[in-house]
Amino acid sequence: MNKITITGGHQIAGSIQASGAKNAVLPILAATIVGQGESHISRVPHLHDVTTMNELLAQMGARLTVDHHADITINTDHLSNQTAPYETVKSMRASILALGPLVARYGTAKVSLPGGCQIGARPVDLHIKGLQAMGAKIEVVDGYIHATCDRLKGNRIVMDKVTVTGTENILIAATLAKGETLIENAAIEPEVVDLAKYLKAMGADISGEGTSKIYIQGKDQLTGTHHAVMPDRIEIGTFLVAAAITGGSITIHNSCNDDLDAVFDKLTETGASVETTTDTVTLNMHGKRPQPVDIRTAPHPAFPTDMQAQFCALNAIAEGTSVITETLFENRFMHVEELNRMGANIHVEGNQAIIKGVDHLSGAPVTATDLRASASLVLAGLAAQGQTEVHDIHYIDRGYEAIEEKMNQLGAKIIRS
Ligand SMILES: CC(=O)N[C@H]1[C@@H](OP(=O)(O)OP(=O)(O)OC[C@H]2O[C@@H](n3ccc(=O)[nH]c3=O)[C@H](O)[C@@H]2O)O[C@H](CO)[C@@H](O)[C@@H]1O
Ligand SMILES: C=C(OP(=O)(O)O)C(=O)O
Repeated sequence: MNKITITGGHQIAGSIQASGAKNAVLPILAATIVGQGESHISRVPHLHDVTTMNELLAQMGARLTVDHHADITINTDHLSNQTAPYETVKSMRASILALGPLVARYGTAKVSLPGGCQIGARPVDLHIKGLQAMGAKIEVVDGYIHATCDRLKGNRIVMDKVTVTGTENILIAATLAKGETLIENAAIEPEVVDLAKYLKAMGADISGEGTSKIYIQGKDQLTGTHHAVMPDRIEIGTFLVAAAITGGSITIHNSCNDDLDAVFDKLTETGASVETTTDTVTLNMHGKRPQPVDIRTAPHPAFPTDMQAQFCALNAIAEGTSVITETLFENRFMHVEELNRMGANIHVEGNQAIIKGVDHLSGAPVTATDLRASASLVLAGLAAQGQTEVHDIHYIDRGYEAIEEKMNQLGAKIIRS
């Protein structure tokens, strides 16, 4: 079941429900480590990365149950093994999020350095520096980060770069530190805010989340609680592009529209009409071919790098030329070569992709290289003439819940084999 075949040329039409956000649920599951007693996490998306995080926590000694809605009840009171092994961190970089919570609650952590990653080098120096500034002793030995401390101490931490999981690691750790922590140049991504919401419900004292300065007054203890995970803005964006690239229409329920301004603006520029209510978004392309849109990825609220590959596919069939600039990850254009195999005319120069829109794409065998690259190939396949086979599709299950079911419900023709 590692390949999907898409018969292109079917317009997307209909409605779906957005799933919970991968990039919110992963830090939240890691953060269960700082709470005593049980936490109950609902609206958990059924994703491979969630299974991996559950396995990681279970290996450490967490008691965890997943019910038939995929909601998770978890108790991390007796973790006997504070290790995130290479095998897990290699397949899911978000395992690095165990570092801050483990050292904050258990005073010790051994977390593998993330392996060489396809989309870029992705160092974790800022995670390490932040924890060191709070008093953790950190050594990197044989590819593992070993962190120890008696109790972390609050400090002022100025992040050199805006880092999402770096901010999350420090934020979680600071909730149990002694005294105040100030994170400056913090990431303001909505998933950081959702994490803070969960931590506050556990009793943490946090203010400023969603701005570049987060203040945390450390507590002696936090208590497990209930939290419903926010919607996945990248899944929502991807399905909107699916409608746009096929000239179709879609309504997505359970949408977090305030978090999607940059994506909505670009979709509107392509010629789509985008309308919102409190928690739905409707896009209609009215059968038109997209206009080209220039894009520059940057931290929130600018255009998200996790939507870059999908817009490469959309621009590939646009009526004209566009330039996409990727500013976050140095190797995030691997989908380009595969899109070109389908007849796209895209040329990469440094961190820019110059895309000359073509009349149509043609189905071809292609290979997925990472999560959003696989999404872009599926989108291209929806619009292409003929059949597209996307190989190594397992990447897509890291971040999209039941993607072919959802797409087929909207009129796509996708088979997994
Ligand atoms: C699980 C999760 O939430 N993943 C998201 C998170 O990844 P992730 O948190 O890994 O991405 P970061 O925000 O940390 O990366 C931003 C930039 O900072 C650099 N950097 C980061 C940390 C560090 O210690 N040193 C350093 O130099 C990175 O190489 C990159 O160039 O944010 C990315 C940027 O929005 C998204 O693409 C990912 O989907
Ligand atoms: C890059 C991504 O995820 P991760 O940070 O988990 O690799 C992504 O969601 O597009």
